[in-house]
Amino acid sequence: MTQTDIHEQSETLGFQAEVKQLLHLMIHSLYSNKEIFLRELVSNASDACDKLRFEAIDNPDLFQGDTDLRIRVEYDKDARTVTISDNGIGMTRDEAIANLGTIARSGTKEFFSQLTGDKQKDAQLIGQFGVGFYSSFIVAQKVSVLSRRAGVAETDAILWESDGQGEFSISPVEKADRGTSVTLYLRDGEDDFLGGWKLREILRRYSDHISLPIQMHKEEWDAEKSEQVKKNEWETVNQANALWTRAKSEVTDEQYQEFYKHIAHDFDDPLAWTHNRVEGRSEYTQLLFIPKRAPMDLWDREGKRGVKLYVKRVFIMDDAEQLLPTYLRFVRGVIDSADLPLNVSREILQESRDVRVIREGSAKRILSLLEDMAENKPEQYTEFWTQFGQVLKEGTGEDTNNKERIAKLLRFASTQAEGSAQTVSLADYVSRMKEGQDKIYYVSADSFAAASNSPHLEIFRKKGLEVLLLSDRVDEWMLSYLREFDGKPLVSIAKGGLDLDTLADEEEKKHQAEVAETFKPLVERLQTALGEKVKEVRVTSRLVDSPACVVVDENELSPHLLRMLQAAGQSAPEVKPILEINPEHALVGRLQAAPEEDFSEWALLLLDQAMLAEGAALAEPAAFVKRMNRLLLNQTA
Ligand SMILES: Nc1ncnc2c1ncn2[C@@H]1O[C@H](COP(=O)(O)OP(=O)(O)OP(=O)(O)O)[C@@H](O)[C@H]1O
Repeated sequence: MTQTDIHEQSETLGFQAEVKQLLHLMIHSLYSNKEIFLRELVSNASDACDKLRFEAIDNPDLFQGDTDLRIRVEYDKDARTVTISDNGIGMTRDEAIANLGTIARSGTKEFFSQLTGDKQKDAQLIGQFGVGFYSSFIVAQKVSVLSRRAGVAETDAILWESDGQGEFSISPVEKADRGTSVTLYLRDGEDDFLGGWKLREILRRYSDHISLPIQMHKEEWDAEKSEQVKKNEWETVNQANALWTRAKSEVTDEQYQEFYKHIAHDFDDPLAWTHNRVEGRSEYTQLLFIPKRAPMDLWDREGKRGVKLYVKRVFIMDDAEQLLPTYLRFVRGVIDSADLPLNVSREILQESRDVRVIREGSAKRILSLLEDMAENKPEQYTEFWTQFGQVLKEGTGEDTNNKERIAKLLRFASTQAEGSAQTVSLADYVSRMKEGQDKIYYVSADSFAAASNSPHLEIFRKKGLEVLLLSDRVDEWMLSYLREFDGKPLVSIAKGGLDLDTLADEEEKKHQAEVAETFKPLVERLQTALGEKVKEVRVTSRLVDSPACVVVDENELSPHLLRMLQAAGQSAPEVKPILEINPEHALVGRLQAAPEEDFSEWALLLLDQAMLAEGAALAEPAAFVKRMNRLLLNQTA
């Protein structure tokens, strides 16, 4: 058998296991939304035309004389089919096998692991993941795709066919013109889609924003036959101009929403959007959206970014990451520049001054949108914060020019708010500061529970001072950039000597000095007993209910950050804790009274306890348990 013979054979191949699962789910979960198949297929056709237009910038021969890109939708009542065709880029055999037989997308694993079996929840998830081509099988019992890649011979076209059950066939065929035709053989009961009126209505609803003409056969009423009759003439059924080039007043909310779904491959409406034409030194249009829900790969800083770049309405590239700072990677949308060259590459983008101007301008627009939302639609802002707050925090380090604006947008959990919800802004905090308070206090820990139960909080609770409770992974990193707000330093309550002096009255100060003096001998004994294990032992006034706690010096890394560094396999400097004891606590009294032979045991127990409360893992947990049991037995004996 020669090479050509092999190539010319029809072949049957199995879908990737994930595709089978997705198809099954889609048919069952999205049935109530079945007409979206048309939006998805038109969206793919439009993308295919964009790709051709882009490739043709370098290789105009690809057009082969046919530069009028368009999408056509036809139906055939007798054959019970609906066909969506485009004269875009088309697919080779290998491309069809890869694109229509597998799912190769970031977030696939997360998607499958999150499925629950609950129809409604899964439908949401599928929508978020992207339904695409496979949605055809919601209404079709068989789908055939006839495609010829731009630039290849008529005889090198392919026919892909499947009933969506697990396999597809692919055969070599001839096709006179370039592009792709997708034909849906409708399932029984789906005859609704076999009408010009119905299809036009769906196209206008979902696909009006598509910038290419979507054409259908003209139809006229035939009184004799008493039905609509198709004419041999095409007419355009959408507005067919790029939505972002229209004036804001001419675009309805629904149109913005459908446009968003098309470019973001999202199922849900966006949370908010901003649409502007910028003129002056740089000329560009931006239409940027904030999604409702975080995509599956939000945490992948290298993952896809959502902004599409156009130059004078010609599609240039997806995920143009230079157009937005990384901390705004959740934003989706379109930027259309009037200044960049059509043959712009990713490398050029990196150095272009125009791109820098666009990036700065876009970041400012998004921040304004968020500021407006925070001020006027607090509930919507909470929704935003829950999904994307952690990413926005990265901006404090990444975008120094806008650091203050970002700081105002931050929200935290706090001792003065309910539960773990992050609702308190730094401005709220400052407005509630006590007289004489000149710092913003926070505690950071591995989890909200650890932060809110930190022994360091005791004196703050007693004095009614608010403390922000930080437990997101990004917080420590953020804090290394965000050192103050509104002229007030952000101070960890677990670091350094507690300087609540400005808030203590004379009486309290005097009392503290006396206590320190009284406990000096005990402190010295403890220091000797603990030796190298601690940097220092001292008496504190920060504790109310706990006998002891550990702190680190002002300029040292916090224990929480150290643990994160160690977990990430990074070398971290050794930081010895400072043990602080609560002179008022009964256990400290017990310590003082302990027989000499037990003293160092008590001292170690106190230190280990304080480490545990702080969230640390003990170096010798078994020794701790043994020690505690022995002392407990001594007490009860
Ligand atoms: N009309 C078409 N012309 C050329 N290629 C197409 C066409 N339709 C689909 N494809 C190819 O098949 C791929 C898969 O399409 P599919 O709709 O499943 O996913 P998608 O468009 O990439 O993303 P989503 O699922 O979010 O819509 C596309 O990325 C594209 O490469």
